[in-house]
Amino acid sequence: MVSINIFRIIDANLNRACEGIRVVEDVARFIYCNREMASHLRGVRHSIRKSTDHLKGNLLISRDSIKDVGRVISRSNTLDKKESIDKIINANFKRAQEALRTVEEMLKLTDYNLSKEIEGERFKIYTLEKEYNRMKRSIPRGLYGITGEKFAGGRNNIECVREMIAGGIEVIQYREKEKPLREKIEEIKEIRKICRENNVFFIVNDHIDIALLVEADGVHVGQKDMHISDVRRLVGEDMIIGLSTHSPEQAKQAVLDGADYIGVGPIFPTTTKDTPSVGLEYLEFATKNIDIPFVAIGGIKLHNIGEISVRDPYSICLVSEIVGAEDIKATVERIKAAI
Ligand SMILES: Cc1ncc(COP(=O)(O)OP(=O)(O)O)c(N)n1
Ligand SMILES: Cc1ncsc1CCOP(=O)(O)O
Ligand SMILES: [Mg+2]
Repeated sequence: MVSINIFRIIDANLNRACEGIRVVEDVARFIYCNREMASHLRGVRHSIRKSTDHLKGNLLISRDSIKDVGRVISRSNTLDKKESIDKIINANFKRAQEALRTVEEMLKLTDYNLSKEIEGERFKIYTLEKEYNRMKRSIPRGLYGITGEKFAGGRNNIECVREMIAGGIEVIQYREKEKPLREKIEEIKEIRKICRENNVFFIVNDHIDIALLVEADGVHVGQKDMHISDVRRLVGEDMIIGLSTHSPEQAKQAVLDGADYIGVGPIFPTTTKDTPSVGLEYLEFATKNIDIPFVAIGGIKLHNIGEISVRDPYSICLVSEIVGAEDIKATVERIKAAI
């Protein structure tokens, strides 16, 4: 009786684990279109089934789902209602991990080596969960705009953002060095709202606290700002962290430190920021060697954007060329057509 019930527990939890993995696998495949992640998850699912295949007979004999008291409990409560795809992913990773832990414990009574194998699969799921979070945290490709009121010919940041969005920009970063903090916060709140309404990705430069306050999609920091690992501790697992880099060494370090994307530049000389330009070689390095999204930035104009886009960066950022344009919307449209 006891041993049959042990197999019943193992059977239910193997199914639970594989179902949980299947859910995240399908989201990786059909929503994030990430074939690699889907295939790793599938690999773990198959390896669990394969290593427990010889138990099939015992598992089937023990199965008795009609008598399972859990079915009634599950049908009659709404605890598993979910509001977002992220919550579904999170719950299904946990479900798979907990189920494998139960299988592992039960197998300690009957097959210690197999229990250790299942433990290995559980650890793989923990690693994949971390990678999954990283995969989710990626900025949209395309044109990345940054505010810059001093170039905007009397227009304020909010007007500029509205125009950039009308032109079809994919990402907006709020960067403002000169205003009092209180004024910046009001502006950021408004821009956050506009970006959300228009489904445009929103990043706050420098201010981790304000990024958290307005629930921005991301925060951007520089080489001399707070270290990425500390920023991550503050912002949690969902917010994107971008880091400026100016050399291959900084780019490689940024990846190791867990940046979600990097700024690569200034490629050409610029008066918007007081940093020496690094040239196109660094952009070429990034294209060939950097696996996380990266944004080419610095001195990019309509007349030289071809030199950038042929090197195939993930995204391109122009500041003064966009906010300084007489017609911001039309300029964004022309840049998008050019890239
Ligand atoms: C996309 C992007 N890349 C680089 C920067 C520059 O950031 P940082 O080095 O922190 O300098 P400031 O912008 O704060 O002057 C950026 N903001 N965005
Ligand atoms: C913020 C920043 N970081 C590197 S270059 C730069 C400014 C780029 O501005 P512009 O597009 O006007 O040269
Ligand atoms: Mg900064």
